[in-house]
Amino acid sequence: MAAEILDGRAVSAKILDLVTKDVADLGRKPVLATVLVGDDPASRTYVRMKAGRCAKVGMESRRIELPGQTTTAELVARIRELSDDPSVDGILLQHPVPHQIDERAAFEAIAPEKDVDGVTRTSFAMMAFDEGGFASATPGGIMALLDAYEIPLSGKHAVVVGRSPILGKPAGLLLLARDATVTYCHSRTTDLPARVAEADILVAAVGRPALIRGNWIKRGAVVIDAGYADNTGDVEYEAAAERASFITPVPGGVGPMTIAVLLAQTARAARQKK
Ligand SMILES: Nc1nc2c(c(=O)[nH]1)N[C@@H](CN(C=O)c1ccc(C(=O)N[C@@H](CCC(=O)O)C(=O)O)cc1)CN2
Repeated sequence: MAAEILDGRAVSAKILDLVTKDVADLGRKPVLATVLVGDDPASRTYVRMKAGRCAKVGMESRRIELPGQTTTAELVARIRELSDDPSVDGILLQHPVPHQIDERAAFEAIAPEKDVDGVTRTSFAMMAFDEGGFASATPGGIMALLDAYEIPLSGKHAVVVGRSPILGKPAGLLLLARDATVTYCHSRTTDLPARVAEADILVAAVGRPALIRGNWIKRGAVVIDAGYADNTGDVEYEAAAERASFITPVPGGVGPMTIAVLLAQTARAARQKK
């Protein structure tokens, strides 16, 4: 039997409807500052998509574009200005930044109360201790999608492939907080097919198109594909859909949820400021 599709477009549209109402109730336009360094075409597209969604829900997006040669010190200084600017509610630094920049230092220049993308150490620690900080946007979107389809997590074996600080690592911690048993896989994992085959819930978050073969998937597993490189997932979709019970498509799965969570958290930051 073919898997049921976890429809990120439909679920994100519902979230964005709620955000629109939240913004209307607030009585002013929340401001999301987006910072893009360099001219990576995919990053430019994502920032444009975020700005477009901001406009739809009644938010203002302030787009800061910096040249590809920007130094860490220059970027940190610009982000600190935004952190200190009372007219800005949320700050997003588009990942990845050019190689000469210390991305962690740049993320840490975001004031925690404006970290609507959930990338700072403070947000990570609050998430890890279940203290209600801002979730990293993609992992937050994954959890919202699982919840929208009422997929049980407690006691399930979740296998997360990937351990990046804004995707795989927080995704595993959010699943752990919901009582899943979590295994992380990464570039040094031996026998990846065997680990994937153990997953009741598989989160693929490596950015390597079709790395995970459909025939590795356990029958009835829930497959969450957070890959977005070249608009292609990390999982071999057709073959995986033959075995999974639920699966996210790429596009139309995790991607739209990422933006919905970013905007929902921007609305929350604005409310908290009020
Ligand atoms: N600071 C951040 N940088 C990056 C993040 C992030 O969460 N925070 N995630 C990714 C890219 N990303 C958001 O920035 C992102 C990727 C894909 C999508 C998306 O909706 N894709 C669509 C298809 C795209 C299209 O229609 O052209 C889909 O999946 O349906 C949204 C956000 C890396 N950087």
